[in-house]
Amino acid sequence: MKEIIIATKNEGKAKEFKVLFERYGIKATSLLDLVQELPDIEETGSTFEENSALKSEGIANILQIPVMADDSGLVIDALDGEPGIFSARYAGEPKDDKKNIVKVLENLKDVPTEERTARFVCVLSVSIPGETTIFKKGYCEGTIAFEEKGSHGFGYDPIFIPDGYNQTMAELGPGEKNKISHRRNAMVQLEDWIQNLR
Ligand SMILES: O=c1[nH]c(=O)c2ncn([C@@H]3O[C@H](COP(=O)(O)OP(=O)(O)OP(=O)(O)O)[C@@H](O)[C@H]3O)c2[nH]1
Ligand SMILES: [Mg+2]
Repeated sequence: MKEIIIATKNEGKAKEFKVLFERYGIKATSLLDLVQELPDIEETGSTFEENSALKSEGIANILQIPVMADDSGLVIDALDGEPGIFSARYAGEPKDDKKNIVKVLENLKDVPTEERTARFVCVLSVSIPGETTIFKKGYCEGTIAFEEKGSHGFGYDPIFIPDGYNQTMAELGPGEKNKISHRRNAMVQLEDWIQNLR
């Protein structure tokens, strides 16, 4: 079975990539699966693209094989795009999904439903040693709920209601999420590249 390395240490993302790549008959291996201890890449960029490239190029340079990275986050209109590229650590270090959700709900407590629009953004980058990094961007539009609901997924899934649904992403579960997510919408744009990998 063909294999792709995903430069992530996020368990939730790693799980989703395993399922998304299985459809193409490819095994997605994350940094959590490798016995080799790889350094934490500092995400010092000011865009999703810059941070994704830091991760895929950094790990591809070390391993000298093709590597994909995902830099993603939640962009909330009423908060001028926050938490954005700072989504993982919105409530500070160490990263804590629960605290991040509490901070978002607190910041939006006086904001009415129609102004709670938001989107998940995912930038995938693929770095092959000696080649120019390629980028694909996917979105998932929705609104922010008033309270958390559901137990699937990770991050902000318990407070994100995708457009066209009346349940949170965490209530919908992985089957539905993998049909509509920002990650999946970025992945489908890489289909040609994925076929060649086979
Ligand atoms: O509810 C969510 N459902 C998602 O599908 C999703 N995708 C991203 N996010 C949020 O955005 C951060 C990414 O930050 P990020 O790209 O730097 O990743 P990370 O630091 O968690 O891991 P790594 O891949 O860098 O190792 C994550 O931690 C989450 O808070 C999501 N939240
Ligand atoms: Mg990160």
